[in-house]
Amino acid sequence: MRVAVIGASGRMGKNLISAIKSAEGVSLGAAILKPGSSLIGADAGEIAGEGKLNVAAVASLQDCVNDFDVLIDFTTPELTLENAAFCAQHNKAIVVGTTGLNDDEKAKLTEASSASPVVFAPNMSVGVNLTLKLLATAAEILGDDYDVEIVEAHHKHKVDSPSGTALRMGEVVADALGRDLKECAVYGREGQIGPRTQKEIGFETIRAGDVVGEHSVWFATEGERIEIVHKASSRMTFAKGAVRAASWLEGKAAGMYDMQDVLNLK
Ligand SMILES: NC(=O)C1=CN([C@@H]2O[C@H](COP(=O)(O)OP(=O)(O)OC[C@H]3O[C@@H](n4cnc5c(N)ncnc54)[C@H](OP(=O)(O)O)[C@@H]3O)[C@@H](O)[C@H]2O)C=CC1
Ligand SMILES: O=C(O)C1=N[C@H](C(=O)O)C[C@H](O)C1
Repeated sequence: MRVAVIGASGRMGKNLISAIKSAEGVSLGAAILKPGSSLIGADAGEIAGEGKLNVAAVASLQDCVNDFDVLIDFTTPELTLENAAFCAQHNKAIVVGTTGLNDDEKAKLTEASSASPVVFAPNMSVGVNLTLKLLATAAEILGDDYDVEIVEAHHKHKVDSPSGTALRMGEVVADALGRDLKECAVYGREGQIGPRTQKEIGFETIRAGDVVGEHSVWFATEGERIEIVHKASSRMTFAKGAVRAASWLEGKAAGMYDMQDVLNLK
């Protein structure tokens, strides 16, 4: 599998190049940077601190259209949609890790997946995807008597809130409790808010320093509290998951998949 990475000099882009270098059965086919970047033409391996990989970074997907089979995209919602449309048009698979897409943008991504396969997941780590299963089980067993609160912490550069992972955790818990997250979610309380309603699911966001990504889901009732916690300490955990998804896509039919499909957790 020849894999292309767009946003190759970003926090995830560099980790993705490292993960591709150390994975079996995949190779780096192309690395794409923002047009105008001073790194265009530089060796992608050197951009990632991995030494030469003999792949020169380019400024657009069109410039490397014959050099890859699957694109890995951890960028911005707007760019991801452009990239997904390009992949659909050119029969390329795509792995999307970008978060912060609104409902309309998610619908457009689903539209692109009717032409070629897409893996789209807000968190590519094995640990978070297992945690989603644990959350569903906990919510089913604990039911409506336990208040659910989701706390997430990330580095100060992160631009979307709550994190995509926190929102997915909320969806999983809401589904297991027969609720609609759109109706029961409460974000960042402030002021004279009154007592908590029984069925709300609260989200709290911390942005500070270099935190890679931490999620904690509380189930609290009179007399006890359970916390299910995941802490990422390296972006390589997301990058390895994305590369695993890219390999998994080989030979897959067009359609929308997620990491639960890739990891066989459904
Ligand atoms: N699903 C998962 O497991 C994970 C998801 N994420 C998500 O991934 C996304 C990216 O995160 P992160 O790597 O931290 O962010 P960065 O800002 O570090 O990386 C984004 C990259 O995209 C590049 N970019 C922007 N516009 C273009 C363009 N037109 N062409 C090519 N490249 C472009 C940026 O370039 P420049 O710097 O020059 O602007 C930057 O290098 C976020 O949505 C984040 O939430 C993050 C970690 C894990
Ligand atoms: O922006 C990040 O860094 C991360 N974003 C993802 C999210 O929004 O859930 C996943 C991970 O926690 C890191």
